[in-house]
Amino acid sequence: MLLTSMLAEINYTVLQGDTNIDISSIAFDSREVEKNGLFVAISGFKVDGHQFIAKAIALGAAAVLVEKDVKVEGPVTILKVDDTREAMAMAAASYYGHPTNNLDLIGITGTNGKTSTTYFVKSILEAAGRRVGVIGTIGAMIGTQTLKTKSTTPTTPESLHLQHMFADMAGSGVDYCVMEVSSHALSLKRAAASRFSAGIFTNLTPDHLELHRTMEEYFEAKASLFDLTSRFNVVNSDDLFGRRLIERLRDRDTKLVTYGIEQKADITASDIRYYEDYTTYAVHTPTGSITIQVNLPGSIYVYNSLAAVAWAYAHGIAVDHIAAGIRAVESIRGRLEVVYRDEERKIIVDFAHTEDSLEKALTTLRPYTKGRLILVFGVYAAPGDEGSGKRQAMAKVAADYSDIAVVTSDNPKDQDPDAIIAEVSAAIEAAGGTYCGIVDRREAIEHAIDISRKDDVILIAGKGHETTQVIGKTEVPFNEAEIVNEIMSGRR
Ligand SMILES: CC(=O)N[C@H]1[C@@H](OP(=O)(O)OP(=O)(O)OC[C@H]2O[C@@H](n3ccc(=O)[nH]c3=O)[C@H](O)[C@@H]2O)O[C@H](CO)[C@@H](O)[C@@H]1O[C@H](C)C(=O)N[C@@H](C)C(=O)N[C@H](CCC(=O)O)C(=O)O
Ligand SMILES: Nc1ncnc2c1ncn2[C@@H]1O[C@H](COP(=O)(O)OP(=O)(O)OP(=O)(O)O)[C@@H](O)[C@H]1O
Repeated sequence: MLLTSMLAEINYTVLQGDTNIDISSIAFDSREVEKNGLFVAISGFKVDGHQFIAKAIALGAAAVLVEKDVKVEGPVTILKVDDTREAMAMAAASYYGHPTNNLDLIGITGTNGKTSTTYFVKSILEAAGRRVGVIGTIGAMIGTQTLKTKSTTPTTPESLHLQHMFADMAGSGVDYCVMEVSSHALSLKRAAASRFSAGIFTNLTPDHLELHRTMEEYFEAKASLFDLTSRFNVVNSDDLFGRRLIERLRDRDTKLVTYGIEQKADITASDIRYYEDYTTYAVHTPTGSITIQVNLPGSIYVYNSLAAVAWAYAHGIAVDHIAAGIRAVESIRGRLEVVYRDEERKIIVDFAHTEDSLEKALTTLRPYTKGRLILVFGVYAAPGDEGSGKRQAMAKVAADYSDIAVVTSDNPKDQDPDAIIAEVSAAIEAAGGTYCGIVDRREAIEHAIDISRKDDVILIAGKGHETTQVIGKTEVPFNEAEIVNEIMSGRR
């Protein structure tokens, strides 16, 4: 593709070279540059991509996009932009032919609930006979086919990969793409050149403060998704930050649809009946009511399914398809997933890794736990004050809502797992809870099973669908569902 066409929508300054050249591909990692490719230099958190320009040229880069003044020898084109991440998103969208012009793209953001809301929207669309793509924490899919991605691929992939996925989806006849949009992605402009028809906001509670520093910054990052939407904005009116967003979006051209259980909203739920493995409720829309059965337990799945219902209602999907779509979601990997059950005990794996989600997971299970609620959890390694604040807050939840907490490792990375466990344990003790600390996560799970008695429920929280644990710089295989079943089959 001609470099000038690729950069048609970008303001740039030519630092050197010819812009009338053909470009074969784009890369933001010098190690992946191809002959006649465009290398995008990103000033990273750990290293500065501008350091690798010479390496990129050695591998054949014909042009380089920079955000700093640089000078290199040889016939290489160097173009300077204000923000290389944003420029890369725009160049990638051009390179792949602006694929989001041919897709109905729905973006879902919020601290918790993105993954299940994505699956509910997908299922409703499939009940209505549409072909759907999904991009999110559990991976990317076109219909039932899972796309191959690296294990390190973020929830919302880098713009270059994202545009490639959109192009594959549009090329294989997908009508809709339902996508989780993380706050990292919004801050780092991964979704910058994507055209969203709709945005859904689930909730905002403390998380990722290592990147955003304050809740205000975190909120602004999430809110920026709604600058990219053209048809509907769907917002949870029971959430404090949701209400702030509603005020902000009220006068926009994009239609606003609110949902909630407690506060006034366009789409509301009543007659909520909770059962051990599912919930039923009535949804009220301005044009009538629908009865919904959601086959995941607890209020969080009422909220997440209600978000999907609100979007589907705004989109004009028939009520039968809405109800059938929600009901068809039987379980979601690592979301209150019962990985083992016998007449003695039940063992559940959940992705709860924030204070709010851990509390919600424990309070959902409590009414159906005849014996004790045993929690196995760790607090993943976040640096500095955010790490410490998170350890204290999650320890308090463990003390308040579980009967026994087995404190263990959760991706300790470069931090000392003993020190994390000691801080969490001390905070549980201070809050009057019962606990023990076991560094090895498999041993911690075995211990929870050893101490369990008839009618106890064991919740293993934090890793959910993940299949690895990061210790130091090494990613070791760690599939909790498999581990539990191995332990239990060894005992039978
Ligand atoms: C914190 C964060 O988001 N980091 C992103 C950031 O990494 P970074 O700034 O540390 O990169 P770096 O290592 O300093 O490198 C800078 C640049 O030099 C390049 N480089 C590096 C080495 C080399 O030899 N040659 C070279 O060209 C790198 O490719 C990069 O472009 O820029 C990289 C390139 O764009 C991203 O891949 C990386 O996301 C990594 C994969 C990541 O794990 N991000 C997580 C934290 C994330 O995005 N999480 C969200 C949150 C999910 C949720 O809701 O919970 C997500 O969407 O998953
Ligand atoms: N609406 C909700 N409110 C609070 N907690 C929730 C809600 N929905 C899900 N959770 C909890 O948060 C965990 C993560 O849920 P989910 O994967 O849907 O969120 P997410 O937004 O995709 O998170 P992440 O971005 O970290 O992948 C679940 O395992 C559950 O414990």
